[in-house]
Amino acid sequence: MFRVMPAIFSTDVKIPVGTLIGGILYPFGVSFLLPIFVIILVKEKEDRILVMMKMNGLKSFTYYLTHYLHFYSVHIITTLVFVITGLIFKMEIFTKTSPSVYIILFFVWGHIEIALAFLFSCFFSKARIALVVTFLIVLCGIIVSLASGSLYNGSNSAPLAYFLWPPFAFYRCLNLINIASVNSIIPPYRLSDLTIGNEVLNGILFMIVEYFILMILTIYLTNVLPSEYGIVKPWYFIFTEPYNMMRKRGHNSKKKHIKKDDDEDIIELERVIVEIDPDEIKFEDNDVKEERKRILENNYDPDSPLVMKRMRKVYSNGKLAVKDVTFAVDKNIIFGLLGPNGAGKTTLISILTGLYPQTSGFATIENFDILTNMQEVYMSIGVCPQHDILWDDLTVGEHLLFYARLKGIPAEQEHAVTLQALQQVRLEAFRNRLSKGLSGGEKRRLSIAISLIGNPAVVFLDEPTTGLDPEVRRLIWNIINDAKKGRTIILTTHSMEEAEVLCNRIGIMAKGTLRCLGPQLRLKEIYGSGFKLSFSCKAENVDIATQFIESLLPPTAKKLDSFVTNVSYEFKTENGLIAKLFREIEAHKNENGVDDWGLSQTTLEEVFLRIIGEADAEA
Ligand SMILES: Nc1ncnc2c1ncn2[C@@H]1O[C@H](COP(=O)(O)OP(=O)(O)OP(=O)(O)O)[C@@H](O)[C@H]1O
Repeated sequence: MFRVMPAIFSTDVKIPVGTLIGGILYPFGVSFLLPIFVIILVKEKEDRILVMMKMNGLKSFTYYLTHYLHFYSVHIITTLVFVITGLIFKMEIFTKTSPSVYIILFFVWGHIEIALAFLFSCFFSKARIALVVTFLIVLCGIIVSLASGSLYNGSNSAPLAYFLWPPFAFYRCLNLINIASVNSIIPPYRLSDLTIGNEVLNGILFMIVEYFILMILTIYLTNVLPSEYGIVKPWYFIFTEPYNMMRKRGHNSKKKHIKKDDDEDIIELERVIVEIDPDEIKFEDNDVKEERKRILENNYDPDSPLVMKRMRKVYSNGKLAVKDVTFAVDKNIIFGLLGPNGAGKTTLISILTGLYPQTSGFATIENFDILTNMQEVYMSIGVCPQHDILWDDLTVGEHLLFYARLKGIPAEQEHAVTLQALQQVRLEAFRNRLSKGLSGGEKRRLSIAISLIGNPAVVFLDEPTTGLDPEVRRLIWNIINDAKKGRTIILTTHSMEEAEVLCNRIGIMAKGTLRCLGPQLRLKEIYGSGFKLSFSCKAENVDIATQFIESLLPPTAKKLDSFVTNVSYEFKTENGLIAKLFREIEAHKNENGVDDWGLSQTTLEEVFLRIIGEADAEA
């Protein structure tokens, strides 16, 4: 009798270790870079490094391309580590699946991850929030994909809508090739399996299409989403920009045949024309009005590095921050832009350095229009911001080299230019020191060196010595004074002493209006009360001393203070009066009981306080 050999059934319990690891660990392992990429991008926005680089000529395209290459290199390295570890530990997904399949998958995922990071970075301005939110998005994505994975197993394909979110498509593909590699029924994936209708191929194709959509969306959102700095375009710019470019091209071909003055008229006609509101400019003094007339009638030196015509800024919240400001600044000059907090100085400088667009008006730097030739403008300006924007882990020399390259300095001149900048700010000995190891004053000097690199025609220094000790301030004053040769420096400061020492010409703003403009002496002449004479005497001599001094002063002299033994007067000088005062007081002070006396001129601080006081009274 023959009997059929009984089949032997195995009773071993098979734990799908590979599937479990593949389903849970792989998505985590390949997604952790996404939050890291996002915080790198957002941190550069938050620390204003991005805006600083842009103000030094960095093009958005170059910035994003550099990050793209950087992120993709990191992705390749981590993927290699991931795959090699998988091979060492004999994980089926890597040992059984054809390498070409997971190479294609990881290749596409790297691009998707970067596109997602660029997109997410548009929505955040704080790195911490960006980290938490992106991490939560990744985590939720993995949990949802794990939960839904059990629905779509075996012969159940995921619906195509499931692939609309790129990470789902990626996790699904990863899961499918992982299941095939550990499953004895389905053969491991080969490249030839990726045919029309195959779910992994569907996932890959979806990701490729989504990649382009994400990139286009990112480009659109970086242009229209409001950020703290930078020019924001209207949501419809994709429709108007091609039209404007075509119009401009038409204009340019016409412009070749028109002389310069006509050319300027065309440029101005393209601006929003706003009637001068007499209310806005009624607090300008005569010198400012004269300057307005001079500039609007084009009676200025055509080589003036900085010209502003009717610059006006209304913020989106309706705040009128700059009112029709019009002036030009010449070469070899330090121009002090002064004013109390909220006067509109930062707004004006931010417009000139391309951070905000003006609402109306026209400005040129080195004859480049700040609205249409911003790239050339960036090459002609240097900016030292109020707070140092430096990389902790770059040395002083590396900072300067980096900005020299941004400014387009030819490679063979880079080192000479860097050395020159170091010498200008007396930082030669610190060339190889990391910026985090510098003192406050040394950091300021490095920021000033950055603003001077590439020999820009116009340098903006925003409160360069705030918070520094008197010795370092004086050193920086010398540096600034030396740096003005051959260029224009626009200095904002709250220190009247600094303005008095450094500025050849001063403009004082208050409540968005340029109230006065001119060399220091002129401002002191108009707004100063002239001279101040003080004397001190013994209490019993006050009457005789006062009588004596008053007999020498003009009748218009005003008594300011009279504290027991100290008396002071304010008066306008007349021809020969100062010499007479010195002569007479020195000759007769003893017999008239004057112990001590002094004469001083009006300070810039007094001029400033008077203008600000008037602005407050008028408000
Ligand atoms: N982004 C903004 N949105 C709305 N209003 C703004 C914005 N930035 C500034 N302002 C307002 O515009 C006015 C001018 O501000 P701005 O910062 O230009 O003054 P400032 O003279 O530079 O002052 P500070 O010396 O304090 O830097 C202020 O009333 C300010 O509140």
